[in-house]
Amino acid sequence: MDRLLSIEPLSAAAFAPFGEVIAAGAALQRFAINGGTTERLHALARARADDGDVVISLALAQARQFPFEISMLERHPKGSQAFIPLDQRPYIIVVASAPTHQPHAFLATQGEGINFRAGTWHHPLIALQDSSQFLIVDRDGPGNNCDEIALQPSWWLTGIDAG
Ligand SMILES: NC(=O)N[C@@H](O)C(=O)O
Ligand code: NI
Repeated sequence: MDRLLSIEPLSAAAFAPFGEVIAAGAALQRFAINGGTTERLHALARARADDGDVVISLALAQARQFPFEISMLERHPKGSQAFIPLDQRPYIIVVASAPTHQPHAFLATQGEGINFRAGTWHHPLIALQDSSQFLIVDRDGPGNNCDEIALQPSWWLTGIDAG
């Protein structure tokens, strides 16, 4: 099987061209609040919703089967989209700087969330275990906010131990 994507560990630095990692280790600003009883890890990511609202939803994702074919990408031009796991289950993130460029695949295993910057080409959620729960923070509003493109030929993900 050619056109196999290697899967690298998710890191804020590697993901920076595509958006932000939502995890304590990625915090750039952290300060005490509430009389010192709480530490705020501030602005881990910025949610954007042009001409609409930022909404918070739940995703109950089923495991993808592997080898997994990356045959399309999508982007949301009018807003960002964040996925924040509500459990510690692993998932894979696939992004690309352009549909004609080889995508990057990242594996999140520590409960890290990600925020796709508006317009970032990505594959829809790739969960590795059934009933993985995520918060989704993205835009709800008028007009099209999801451009899809087919990848011909496809790329592939394999060799994942779904845990
Ligand atoms: N449509 C939706 O809520 N999710 C997709 O955009 C996705 O990236 O998984
Ligand atoms: Ni999306």
